[in-house]
Amino acid sequence: MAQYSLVSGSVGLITLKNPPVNALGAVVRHGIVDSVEKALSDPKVKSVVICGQNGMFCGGADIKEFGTDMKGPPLIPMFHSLEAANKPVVAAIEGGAFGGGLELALGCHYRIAHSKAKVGLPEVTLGLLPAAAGSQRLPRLIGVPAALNLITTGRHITAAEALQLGLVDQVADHNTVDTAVKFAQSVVGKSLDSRRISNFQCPPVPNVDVLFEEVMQKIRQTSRGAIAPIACVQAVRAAATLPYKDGLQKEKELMATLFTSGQARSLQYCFFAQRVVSRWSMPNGASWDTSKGRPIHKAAVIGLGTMGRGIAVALAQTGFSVVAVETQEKQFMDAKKAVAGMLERGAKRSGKVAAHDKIIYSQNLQAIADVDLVIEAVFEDMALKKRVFRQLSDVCKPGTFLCTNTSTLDIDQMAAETRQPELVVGMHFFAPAHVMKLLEVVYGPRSSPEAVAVAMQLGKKMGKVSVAVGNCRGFVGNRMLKPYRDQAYFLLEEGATPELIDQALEEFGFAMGAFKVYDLSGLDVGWKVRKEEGLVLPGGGSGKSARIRQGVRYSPLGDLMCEEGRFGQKTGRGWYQYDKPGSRDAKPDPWVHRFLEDYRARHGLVARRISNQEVLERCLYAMINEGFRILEDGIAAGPEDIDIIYVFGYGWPRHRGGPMFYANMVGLPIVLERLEHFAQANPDVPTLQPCNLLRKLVASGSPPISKWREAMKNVHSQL
Ligand SMILES: CCCCCC/C=C/CC(=O)SCCNC(=O)CCNC(=O)[C@H](O)C(C)(C)COP(=O)(O)OP(=O)(O)OC[C@H]1O[C@@H](n2cnc3c(N)ncnc32)[C@H](O)[C@@H]1OP(=O)(O)O
Repeated sequence: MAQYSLVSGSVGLITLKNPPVNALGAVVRHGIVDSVEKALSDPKVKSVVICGQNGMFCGGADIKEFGTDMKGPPLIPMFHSLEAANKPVVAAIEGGAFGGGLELALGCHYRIAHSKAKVGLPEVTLGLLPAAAGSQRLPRLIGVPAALNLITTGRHITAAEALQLGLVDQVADHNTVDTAVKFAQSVVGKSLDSRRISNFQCPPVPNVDVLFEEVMQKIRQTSRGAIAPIACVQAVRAAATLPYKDGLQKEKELMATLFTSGQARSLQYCFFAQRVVSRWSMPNGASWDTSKGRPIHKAAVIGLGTMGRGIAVALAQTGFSVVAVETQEKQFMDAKKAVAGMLERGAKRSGKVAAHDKIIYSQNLQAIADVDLVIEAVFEDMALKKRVFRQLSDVCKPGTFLCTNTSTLDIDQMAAETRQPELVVGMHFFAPAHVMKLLEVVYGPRSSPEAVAVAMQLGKKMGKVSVAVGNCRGFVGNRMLKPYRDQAYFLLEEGATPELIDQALEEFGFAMGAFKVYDLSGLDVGWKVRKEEGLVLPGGGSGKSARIRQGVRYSPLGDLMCEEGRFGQKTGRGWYQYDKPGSRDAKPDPWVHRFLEDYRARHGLVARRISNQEVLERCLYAMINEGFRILEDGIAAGPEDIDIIYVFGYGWPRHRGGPMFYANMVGLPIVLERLEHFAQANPDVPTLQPCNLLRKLVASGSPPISKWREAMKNVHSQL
């Protein structure tokens, strides 16, 4: 609703009330229309202030209304009647004004923001554009380049930046509503013509065509197939080149295409999924609302390789005191230098002071005796990790949370080495750990809800999107990656090239195809793991058994590449060739093509033409099938958890919503039918056998993704 009151004898105060963010749902819109009518028709009222309750101006349109039969007054005429009012209307922005909330403020004659408030037009992140005239008013107010930046990125800006851009007229340090009321009184009688943004001409831009062409090109390169950023540019272009009324018509047309698009549905699903996963739960019934963490003041990082360095930086930048331990002399010296550089660069980017003083370096494990939490980041070797956990359990004070940054290994085996296994959890960061947003928090059968709560809270403080998952090989992300990568290798054997596969995946929207990722992360990493698992045979093995290991199909291609010393970017040669070791510019390599031809000839494989469609179906459906198994096993609490892990940690295109949402969009019967087809053709690839949960969902009429948790309840959980 919107509450109307008369304050200071002459100011009509309209307060938006729709907790938690005062979204512009139908009831609020009705309330605004009624309140404005009252204010404008009351002769005592000389000016109007609009604010939001509980320190929040407005989070925009009510996203939950999208996709429903939207009733109630539309936004555009409402904002026009505010702008046309013959009494000054002032927006008092506390907390934030986002999307429709900022568009409401742009319909007012003046905007006053609290110094801690943020504003933005984040519609693009929901697959939309600011279609309540925001795409037409903002460029008229702050100019085309600044508006293009805000509208195409959706970024939230501070009140200070908004003031600098001319988006707000004044910044208040204290009571914003009081300031706005006084301000509203002070402008009574002043001409309002110059305050009506829709009357403004866009500030002229030299070479407007060149500007838009450049921006469009950049966006086409970076948007990875997302349509909303492109529509945003087109809408701003309309503002820059057309009269307001025509620009508004263009905005409406563009929005009509976006509003019902699959991309908008996917992005809006991601918005809510991100919030769903923060309300974590464990199969034993423990959950975010019943489990309290403990405050963490001081943390330690053990092992200062690539991951440990990033974790130490992320902790220090969040404000924690960190003890960074590395026992090997050379690694210790290198790490100190590298961490200092990372902190400097971070400080330069954020404008904050580098947090050097937050980190104490030590080569001695005794230095961590008084920390509240440890994150172990030593080499991915179970024997080594077990030894470290035994030492940690001896050295640390009782009650210290012991976390491991393992990406695949069984955390229960590490917990078994400690005196308090209930305090052991996985904190699986993604490289580079101070940049990547995802954190998998892994609980084992003995992890206490308190330990999970601590890791989840720590992740949140560090600005990570944290997802609680169960303990199994590879957890969620890496477990699902395996069948996807297996399929990519099998496709090479059948006739594809790395370029063909990567192109199909990149056109789908992945940041990088499977083989470019291999080259980036190093082919030797997986080779070492496979050797430990007893999967690698010298020369790839021979005869029929060369392509079978432990009873299932195996491709030795990755092993053979490693035998040739082709580890990827770091050696300048991998699935692609690079100008020099460490270079990132991947070029197709004729050597790889010959290598594949020789391999096929050796194994009697006849290359066939492989379509992009087949690449996507084989790689993605195998991955999705594993996702269903993960749900079936109770490793992830719901499809949202899997999707958020893939969107934030594995380069899955957000506008496709994550693998499970994608399956829901494609249609579960289609996914099932294709998996059945591939499984029949490849009986020695068990990951292509459709799993029970998928069959069950299809048999029960393929309910929408929001109902999958219901269906999962009756399926066996391993935990
Ligand atoms: C042709 C048809 C024309 C239609 C025209 C429609 C025009 C649309 C323009 C728009 O306005 S689209 C919406 C633009 N707004 C946003 O994108 C803002 C989204 N919200 C946020 O970014 C954040 O929530 C926040 C406002 C910055 C607050 O962050 P905070 O961390 O404090 O809280 P959250 O946990 O994120 O949110 C709390 C709670 O509120 C729900 N929520 C937030 N925003 C909205 C919203 N706009 N609509 C509905 N619900 C919203 C959020 O889901 C949380 O709910 P939960 O149940 O507690 O999880």
